Amino acid sequence: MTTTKGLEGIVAAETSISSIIDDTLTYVGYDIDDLANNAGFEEVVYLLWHKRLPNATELAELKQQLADNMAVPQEVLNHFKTFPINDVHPMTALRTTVSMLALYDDAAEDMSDEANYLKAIKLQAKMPTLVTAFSRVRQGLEPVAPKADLGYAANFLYMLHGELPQDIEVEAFDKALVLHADHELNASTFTARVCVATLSDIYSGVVAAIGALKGPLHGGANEQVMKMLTEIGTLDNVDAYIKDKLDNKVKIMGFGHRVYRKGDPRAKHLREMSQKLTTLNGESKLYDMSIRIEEIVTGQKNLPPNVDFYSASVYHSLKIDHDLFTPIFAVSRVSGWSAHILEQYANNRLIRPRAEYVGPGMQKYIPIEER
Ligand SMILES: CC(=O)SCCNC(=O)CCNC(=O)[C@H](O)C(C)(C)COP(=O)(O)OP(=O)(O)OC[C@H]1O[C@@H](n2cnc3c(N)ncnc32)[C@H](O)[C@@H]1OP(=O)(O)O
Ligand SMILES: O=C([O-])CC(=O)C(=O)O
Repeated sequence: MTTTKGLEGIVAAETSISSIIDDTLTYVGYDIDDLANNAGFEEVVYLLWHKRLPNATELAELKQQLADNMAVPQEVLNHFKTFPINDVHPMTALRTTVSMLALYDDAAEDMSDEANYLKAIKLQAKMPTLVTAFSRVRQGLEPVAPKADLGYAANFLYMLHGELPQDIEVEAFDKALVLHADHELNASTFTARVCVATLSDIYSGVVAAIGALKGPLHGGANEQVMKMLTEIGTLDNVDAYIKDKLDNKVKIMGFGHRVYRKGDPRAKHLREMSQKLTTLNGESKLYDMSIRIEEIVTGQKNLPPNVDFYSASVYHSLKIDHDLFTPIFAVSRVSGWSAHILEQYANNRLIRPRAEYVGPGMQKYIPIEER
């Protein structure tokens, strides 16, 4: 047996949902650049779940189903008032409350295709409500109920801030959701597939995936990028700060990728949005600092930025708390997780690799009094 640390280069599943070939990302054969420039998030959700673009009626129907399912059981919302909300990371709260949703879903254990599809809709619809309600309650505010006539991106910002967002904010947030929706066999998606390949339910798969996304080597990097920008503070400090980290072999969050070599095609869209939004907010120093960091890290380490790097200044410009960045990633990525879970169920086999044993050889048991 040979081992490959981190499963690098191992092909562990077949999928027709998304692909990364020669640094080009596609969802069901559509280039991410094409989708980012032209498609709305709900359209992309439909694409991932049905493996084709919707017509106008199908899109309207999905939007209606999402709007109809956004409300979260009051029992789950009440729970926010029982835990130490100011000491809890929102990803921890999201992981726990997504699990709680299953308690109030009569179809939680129904493994029919229809029930699983409906559960994908429920998860997609309810996760923004959970994230925004958490954010409101910890500020001592009441959660804001979703508005049925708003789209998915607009509803998120509305429930978060309690006021209707501007068009430019909705446009940027919607595009960020499109860019984060799916990404082949990334760590959280693989986690979801491993979980449901035991024929466990979709809630379990999504809860497991949230746990995997939380880590700073994966989705958690976006929050860490903002922490770094805040720590650096000014453009003048960038060079010394980054040099110190690189000299001490400390990773710069938001750079590097297991699969991309020349660069993450999503980063340029977020860079452009970051420039626009930080300028609009009078915080263009964040963009200038980011550009300088990119110049240094790319120049010295040949590591281009990934999706997490510029999304940090984009979300900050939308006045979103920094610890909500990764939950927002989850709100988008649950579309991809669900697509992969449904694909896994459709052609399932238990995922069970082997480990190379490197421990001691055969030993004889020694009674405790002789040790
Ligand atoms: C949505 C996403 O999940 S995108 C990724 C988000 N994660 C981050 O941004 C965290 C920072 N980046 C990283 O930790 C890595 O680049 C990963 C986890 C994304 C990919 O990791 P791997 O493919 O396992 O690469 P690995 O961690 O082995 O790094 C290879 C080499 O590049 C270096 N390297 C990789 N990323 C970075 C970085 N961000 N900063 C500095 N050096 C880096 C490593 O130190 C290592 O150097 P060495 O060979 O001298 O020891
Ligand atoms: O694919 C990966 O390893 C991580 C990533 O960029 C993502 O999940 O979007």
